[in-house]
Amino acid sequence: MKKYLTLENGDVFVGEACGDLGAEIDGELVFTTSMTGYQETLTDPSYKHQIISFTYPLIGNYGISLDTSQSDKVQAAAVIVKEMTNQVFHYQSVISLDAFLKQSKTPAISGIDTRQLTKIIRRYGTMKASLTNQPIVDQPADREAAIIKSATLSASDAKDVEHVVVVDFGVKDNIVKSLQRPGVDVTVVTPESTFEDIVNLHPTGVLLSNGPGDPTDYAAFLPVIQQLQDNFPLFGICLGHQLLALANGAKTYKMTFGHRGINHPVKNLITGEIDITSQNHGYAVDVDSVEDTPLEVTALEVNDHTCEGLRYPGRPVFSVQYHPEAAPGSHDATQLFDDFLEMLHVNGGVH
Ligand SMILES: NC(=O)CC[C@H](N)C(=O)O
Repeated sequence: MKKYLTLENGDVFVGEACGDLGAEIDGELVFTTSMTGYQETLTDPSYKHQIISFTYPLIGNYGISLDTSQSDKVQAAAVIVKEMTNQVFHYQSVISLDAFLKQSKTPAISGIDTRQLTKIIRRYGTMKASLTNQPIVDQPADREAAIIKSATLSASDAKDVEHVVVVDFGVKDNIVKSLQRPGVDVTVVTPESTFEDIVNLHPTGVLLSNGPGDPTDYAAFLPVIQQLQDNFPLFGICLGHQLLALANGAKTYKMTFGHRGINHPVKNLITGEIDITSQNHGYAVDVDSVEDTPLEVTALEVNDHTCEGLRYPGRPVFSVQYHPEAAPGSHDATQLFDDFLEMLHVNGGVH
């Protein structure tokens, strides 16, 4: 069965339908250069409403396993691949990628020259696209990305000591898992929480999670961040990093085609070291705008010099644009979770 991918700029690609054969969808077309980790990528809530094109030419060869998903379902709107294989070789695989997509009613298209598609996105920038069963001539309808409002509450079996409250803008499971260890409780709250709601949970530190969409859509939460940074150790990841910047008066902008992949080099300006990092973002913090804020830029992407890290000098407050929890990707930066927990140990009594 044929499937049609129509881009906002008018380009049309024809391929074979896979995943949910009947489903039609529109969304923001993005590409990821990750060679592995398709299960984590597809279930990452940051990809909500996005159609993900994989530049790696063969996807699905190690199937889908338990305990690898980053949330309870496929979050991406649709999937584009060169080749999706049903020949699965992995001892932990329980289901094929195609069956996983069918279960979650996610449409996909194969047989697409995803490297050519990537060149188009790099030239024109991230754009809207539609996946349909018949050719269309009209432009895909505009669609506003919805802000996740879901909430979960979880706690480890640990006996108090440290208590991290995670503000869930669309948190990946591995961020919560990366915090959980003996002596650390984790509570996940919605972005509708007030400063008082969070104080009432008696945190020793707060983490601002990753999440979908434009960071400027989350303006209502910025005053809460301003209060949080005055009172608690604070760690922002990806969207959380962008929100920390906005809360302190810096600016964000939409990048031409973003960073999505598992091998983005980031230079730490404090240590001079370079980490290979996992990334997934379409917006970035304007480096120049940080100058007029109390924040300091601590890291830059090596290829395009975009802002990758911030800190509030003199306070236990910092953030990174990349994903130290990996899943998928490099583990170079997992130390940041230890650094954050160490700050709680030292500063947890501040409030
Ligand atoms: N992974 C994320 O948190 C992404 C942040 C934001 N939605 C962006 O695209 O820039």
